[in-house]
Amino acid sequence: MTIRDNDGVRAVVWAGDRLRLLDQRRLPGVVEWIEATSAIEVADAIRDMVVRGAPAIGIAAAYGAVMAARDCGDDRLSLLAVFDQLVRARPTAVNLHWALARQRRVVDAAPQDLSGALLEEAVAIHDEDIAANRRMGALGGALIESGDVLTHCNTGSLATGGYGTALGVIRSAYGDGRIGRVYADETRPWLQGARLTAWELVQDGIPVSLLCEGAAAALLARGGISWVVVGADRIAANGDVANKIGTYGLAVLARHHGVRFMVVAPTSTVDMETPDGASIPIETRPAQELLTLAGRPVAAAGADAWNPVFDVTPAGLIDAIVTEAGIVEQPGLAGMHELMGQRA
Ligand SMILES: CSC[C@H]1O[C@H](OP(=O)(O)O)[C@H](O)[C@@H]1O
Repeated sequence: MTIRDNDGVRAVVWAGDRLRLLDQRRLPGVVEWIEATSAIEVADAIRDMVVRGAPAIGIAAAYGAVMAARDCGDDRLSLLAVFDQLVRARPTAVNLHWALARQRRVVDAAPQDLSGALLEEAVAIHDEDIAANRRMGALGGALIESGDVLTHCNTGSLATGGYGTALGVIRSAYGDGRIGRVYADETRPWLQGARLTAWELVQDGIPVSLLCEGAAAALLARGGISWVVVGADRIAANGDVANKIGTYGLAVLARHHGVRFMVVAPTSTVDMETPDGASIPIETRPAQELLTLAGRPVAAAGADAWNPVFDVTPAGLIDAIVTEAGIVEQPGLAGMHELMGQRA
């Protein structure tokens, strides 16, 4: 049973004393919820990609902090150690750091009811994310005049608090009649595009065609794609963007074929402390995730794998970064500082 509302299928639901997580490893064939009853279980769920997507894992960690406070009581050292385990669950998405920094400020304020104050902050983080996605949908959707679009990985309600980032722009533009069809990269090895994005778009009644990443060049060469629209896991101060592996190649192809390239991410994904893309930690996941498909080997026994799950797209290949605070065209150092300064 899925839980859906106007913002799409919910991936993260607070249930009073535990966090219910839609197990995204099982979608689309099996709809199954995991109940995380402690912060460590939330950290495990993030690391094991039960829940994934930069904003969604930040939101899950924010709720995990609530359970950490409940379980650690007055032991502040233990509490902060658990916070650190949540932050370290996955290295690339800055949203984990951002969400736990907000919860740390709540702890430092030493409220009478710490768990209650942390829950209030977690709910605020969740609600703000949905509002940001709706705002980005409107801002980014207006950039798309017509045609079809290509997207990568999953950036929908499953990757966020609801509605989605790049998929939120696509939802808004489609609703305004600006998009005919969405082309979705299957996004090996975890298949977020095939298993999650196609599932979300089919449920919304938005025409979607799946493609293997290797077909993206031919698709862009064929014509008809007006924008490549993707999400982000961390945007550095100079506008370089870390996103799902394969994004950088799409940006090179888009520039070669004169197709515009849009990155959509809330300001919670912008990290002004990281100067450039070379400074962003890139997560490498177990070789088995690449050597198997649905649990079955796809490579000869004995073969190893190189499995970085993110790459960095230089700001110079990006035509627009869309955030809830505004759009940075041809993003560069000045643009990002101006944008974030606006937000402060
Ligand atoms: C809306 S952020 C989604 C972002 O997260 C994905 O990575 P993962 O599925 O490994 O968490 C991918 O980079 C998406 O663009």
